[in-house]
Amino acid sequence: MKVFVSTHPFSSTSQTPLELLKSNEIDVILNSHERKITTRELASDIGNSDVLIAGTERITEEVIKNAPNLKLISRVGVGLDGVNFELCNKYGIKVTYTPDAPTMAVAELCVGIILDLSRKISYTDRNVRKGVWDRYMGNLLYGKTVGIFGMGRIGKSLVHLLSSFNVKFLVNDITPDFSFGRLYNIEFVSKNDVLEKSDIISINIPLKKDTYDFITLNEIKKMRSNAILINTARGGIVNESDLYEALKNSMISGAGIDVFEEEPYKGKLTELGNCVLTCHVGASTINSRTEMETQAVEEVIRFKNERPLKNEVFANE
Ligand SMILES: NC(=O)c1ccc[n+]([C@@H]2O[C@H](COP(=O)([O-])OP(=O)(O)OC[C@H]3O[C@@H](n4cnc5c(N)ncnc54)[C@H](O)[C@@H]3O)[C@@H](O)[C@H]2O)c1
Ligand SMILES: O=C(O)[C@H](O)COP(=O)(O)O
Repeated sequence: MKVFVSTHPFSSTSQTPLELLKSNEIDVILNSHERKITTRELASDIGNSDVLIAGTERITEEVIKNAPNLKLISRVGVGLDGVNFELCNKYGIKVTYTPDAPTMAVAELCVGIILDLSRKISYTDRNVRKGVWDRYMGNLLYGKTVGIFGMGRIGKSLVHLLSSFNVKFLVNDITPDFSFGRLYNIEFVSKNDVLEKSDIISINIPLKKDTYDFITLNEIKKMRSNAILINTARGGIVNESDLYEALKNSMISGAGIDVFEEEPYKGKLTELGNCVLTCHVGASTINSRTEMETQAVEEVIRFKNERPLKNEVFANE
């Protein structure tokens, strides 16, 4: 069996995933670009591989048509927006992923960004390095209202982590988990209520056709002027040029963005002091990454041995 590993980095936190593949007599071809592969490169490199171990790169018709032997896509991670399920169904390609492995890493990054923006840690750090000693007054997180779009695995972990700050939770979810909500005194509200009544808003929904441009200037106008917006979900959910206009004109207090429509991001948000930008590192902790890669590889081995997959996805729900 031939496996193409397009996700990058791979086996950088632990050799286990690569060793597991090799010890199961699987031929491994690694992404040779030493960075996130482009869709064009993926289409030309995938060749006659039977399996693709994929990151977040878009797996388009061009890729699938160039991979006549492809039978399985094993996603290192949870987001499935890059996978064209219609084509996978058409060509009989199975899809699997590692839904639980990135959860805690992303939730912890959300907390980090919230604290950073509340106390302007990155901003102040940049000032000190420039010789500016501005003893800026930040905001307590304690007692604030936190709005969450999407209370799935990551949203719930975020609630759990933030609960010790005595915050009030407003949640908007299309499939609300009321029993979890009762445990943390969560109020389930409309999209507008989250926008209008929250001091901090975290986006933890998947990118789909109906969540593209979920937050535009229209939504930002409804937010409080002291509010901060965090997107660790996917680029495209928040309209980047609208966010730029809003931050430039201080319509909201700040934003923390880990994910961008085009990555690596080189856009105008980099010009602004009131946002914290990270380079899609939500899941990038040693433990999570090792777990994600190991689980993705274990699925490949199950597939090779004709055993049932643990996390097969049947449609982009
Ligand atoms: N930054 C990173 O590195 C990183 C890492 C992992 C995951 N992610 C992103 O985070 C997303 C969420 O991950 P998860 O494991 O929590 O997923 P999940 O499926 O467990 O939770 C998503 C939640 O969003 C809700 N939802 C879907 N559409 C909605 C809408 N239109 N309005 C309100 N709620 C909606 C769902 O009902 C669900 O409860 C992933 O899809 C992925 O794109 C990013
Ligand atoms: O969907 C995910 O799990 C994350 O966005 C991980 O992305 P990565 O595979 O590029 O680290």
